Amino acid sequence: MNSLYIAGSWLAGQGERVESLNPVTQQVVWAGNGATVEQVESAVQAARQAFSAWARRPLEERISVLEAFANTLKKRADEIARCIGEETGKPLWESATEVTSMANKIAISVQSYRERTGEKSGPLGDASAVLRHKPHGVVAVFGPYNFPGHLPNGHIVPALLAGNTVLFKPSELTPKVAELTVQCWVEAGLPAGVLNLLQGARETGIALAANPGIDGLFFTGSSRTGNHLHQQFSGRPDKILALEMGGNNPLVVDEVADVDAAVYTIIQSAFISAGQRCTCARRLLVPQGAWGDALLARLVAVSSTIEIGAFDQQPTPFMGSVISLGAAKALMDAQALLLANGGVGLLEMTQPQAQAALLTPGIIDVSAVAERADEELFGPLLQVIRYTDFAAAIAEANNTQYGLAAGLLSDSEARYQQFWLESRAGIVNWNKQLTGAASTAPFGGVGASGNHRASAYYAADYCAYPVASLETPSLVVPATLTPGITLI
Ligand SMILES: NC(=O)C1=CN([C@@H]2O[C@H](COP(=O)(O)OP(=O)(O)OC[C@H]3O[C@@H](n4cnc5c(N)ncnc54)[C@H](O)[C@@H]3O)[C@@H](O)[C@H]2O)C=CC1
Ligand SMILES: O=C(O)CCC(=O)N[C@@H](CCC(=O)O)C(=O)O
Repeated sequence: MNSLYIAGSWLAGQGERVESLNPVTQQVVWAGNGATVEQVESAVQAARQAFSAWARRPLEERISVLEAFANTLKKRADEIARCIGEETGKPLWESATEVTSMANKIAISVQSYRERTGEKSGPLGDASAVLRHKPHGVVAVFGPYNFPGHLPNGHIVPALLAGNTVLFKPSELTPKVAELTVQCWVEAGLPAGVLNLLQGARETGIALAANPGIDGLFFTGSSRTGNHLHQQFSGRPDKILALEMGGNNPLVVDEVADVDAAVYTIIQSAFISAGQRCTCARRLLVPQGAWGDALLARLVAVSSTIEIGAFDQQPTPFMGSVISLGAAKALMDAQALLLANGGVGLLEMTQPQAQAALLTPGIIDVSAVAERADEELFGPLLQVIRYTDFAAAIAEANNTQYGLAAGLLSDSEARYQQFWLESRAGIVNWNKQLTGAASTAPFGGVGASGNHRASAYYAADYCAYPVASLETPSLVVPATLTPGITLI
């Protein structure tokens, strides 16, 4: 099985075995071998060799290749959506939206490149002051499993557009989506060496991150891995590191008039993608008292009717599975721990079939849990915390090391203004779900959620560095000389 794409050729990996499984049926979707340290090195060399020609290509030519890629994605959209569903368990309606986001990324990235990293010039004395941008060189892109197409694509597209060459290390849980994506780039006519695919698990990632030949690393994944990479890159200011990591996102509910609208928005925030979005609401902050009790009763009633099923089930379910049986077990264990520590199960998450990674939505009131762990539980498990007043709600919302997304459901604009000012997160929403961020906006968090290198619309910023030039076509002696210099 030729699992790697290096220097324009598909070749067999010589590293450890990688298999992806359909999380519901446990059937093997993809099998192959990962890249060894030597294969990583040969890919880095291929990317280095391809860099100069790719960076020197006129921008419009690079854009043409990107547009051809978007067309290929559109042509193969059903096949790719099906593959995303098979590998991640995401229902087809949702995988189709992921492919659409991938294709839409091209035009958005071109606009962002021109706006944020384009060229500017103006007169300065007898010269021109010119601002241009240059690509960093050879960059590594690490992807997570939850959006195996869209999120690596959000680094790869702007990186290539800026003139970098890329080493793509996808999640070992979703190798087939990565393979199809690279096939689309090949079909689009991307020159050899410009994009290289390095399948493999942690060991391949470690080898790539440690390779001295890379000029930068763009990462989307867990805070644990991101932190590790941050430490690894300490003392290396010459390398650009962009980290998009997880969150422990709060959604504060005020006493709103439309309870059903609140319930719908909470469900879209907590349970879409089976809770496997970095932007998902993890903590729901609800006022104490009768109104809050009624909201929770309605939330539990509606959540218990959510349709769950295999990615291709018809009629289509709202929620698919989590990524693996291992992830399902870890989530069930996390729920058991919350319950053992004083959590109250308002709607206990269940795993209806032992051999399928399908979980039903869980809602646990953790208000009485003495020491709540500040961790991201990446699945359909929502923790409820009851609050006394609005100030206490904001304090609790900020009671996290993370800072990706925070939201307020409230009929009061004044309360939103206060929430916006006092909450600490890269995404702050009012009466809208926390998930489904726009690619036309910057996307990134503060605290343990990122390192101030926002992605999506701002990805252009970390894909190129600014070069400021003072320029004039001929060298002349100025009319007035600086005191103390005489040209005799
Ligand atoms: N802020 C954001 O934009 C987003 C963040 N995420 C976060 O991603 C996580 C889920 O994705 P996962 O695939 O589980 O993340 P992960 O951190 O386990 O893996 C991400 C990538 O890093 C590689 N990797 C793992 N350990 C490594 C090491 N020591 N050195 C080098 N590479 C290594 C993996 O093979 C994979 O390619 C969640 O925490 C989620 O919140 C997901 C999507 C968006
Ligand atoms: O990267 C972009 O173009 C926009 C950000 C985005 O799509 N966010 C999604 C996914 C977040 C995740 O990976 O979990 C969202 O906000 O739902």
